[in-house]
Amino acid sequence: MTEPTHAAIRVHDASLAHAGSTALVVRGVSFVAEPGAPVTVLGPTGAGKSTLLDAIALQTPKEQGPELHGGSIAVLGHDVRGLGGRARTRLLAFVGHAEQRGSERLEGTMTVGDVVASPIFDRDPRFDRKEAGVAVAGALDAVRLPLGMLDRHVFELSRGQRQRVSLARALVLDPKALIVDDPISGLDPVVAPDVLDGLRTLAETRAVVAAVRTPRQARAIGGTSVVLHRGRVVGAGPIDALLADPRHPYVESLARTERPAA
Ligand SMILES: Nc1ncnc2c1ncn2[C@@H]1O[C@H](COP(=O)(O)OP(=O)(O)OP(=O)(O)O)[C@@H](O)[C@H]1O
Repeated sequence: MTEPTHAAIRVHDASLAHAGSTALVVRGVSFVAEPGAPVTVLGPTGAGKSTLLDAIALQTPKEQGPELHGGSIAVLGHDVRGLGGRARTRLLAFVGHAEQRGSERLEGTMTVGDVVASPIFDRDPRFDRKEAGVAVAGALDAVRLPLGMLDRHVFELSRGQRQRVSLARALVLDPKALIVDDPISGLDPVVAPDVLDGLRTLAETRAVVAAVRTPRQARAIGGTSVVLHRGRVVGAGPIDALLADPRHPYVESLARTERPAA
């Protein structure tokens, strides 16, 4: 596979279940994310946000990822159903995935520089160190982490810093598709807007799908929102249009959280 020619993530009527289960946790979800048009996914806990994002990020049932039971998901022009092992590995080089709680799985004794560079050297152990350093610096900058952190060990970092290291690692290969699950969980409220703003900038040049917690976070990233409730879409469109005309009690509850108290 050469460079992907399609820039978009296309989800069409997708239904998903977890490995070893036939119970659908995502049903009939459709949207398109492309450069300049990110998609944020909102929904209460257990709504299916991570399940959906894991499927888009090419996780397979073998790795405890979800299974597509209906519809289709195409990432950068490749249908994920029936994607062979080698084609999947090649496509993964163009897909950045910052998993929910990915920061908790970082190796504590590694340095920030080594963690962020790891996708580069996993692909090519002989990759030029200087060039890798430039990519790592760019990724740290995108998540607003200072270069002075490069030699710090993961165990020395706060939860919010680890979260940003995890996001930087997902960015280091300059992915054409970026899947980000709960990007500011655990972040200091002073830093969070900066990270969301960084995502908005990244979304100008790549397809971004981000699961977020609040309408405010969705607004900060921009694009359109898909609201999930029990695995089904209960609202889709620009977040402010959804909140202005809620068609489901959950969307109404989101709108209420934003109204100033009387
Ligand atoms: N590995 C798994 N095996 C079976 N069921 C799972 C698995 N992971 C999640 N689920 C179930 O799938 C449903 C959707 O979970 P998911 O994690 O996608 O929701 P979410 O919207 O991301 O929630 P949260 O906001 O809490 O992260 C839930 O009912 C959850 O219990």
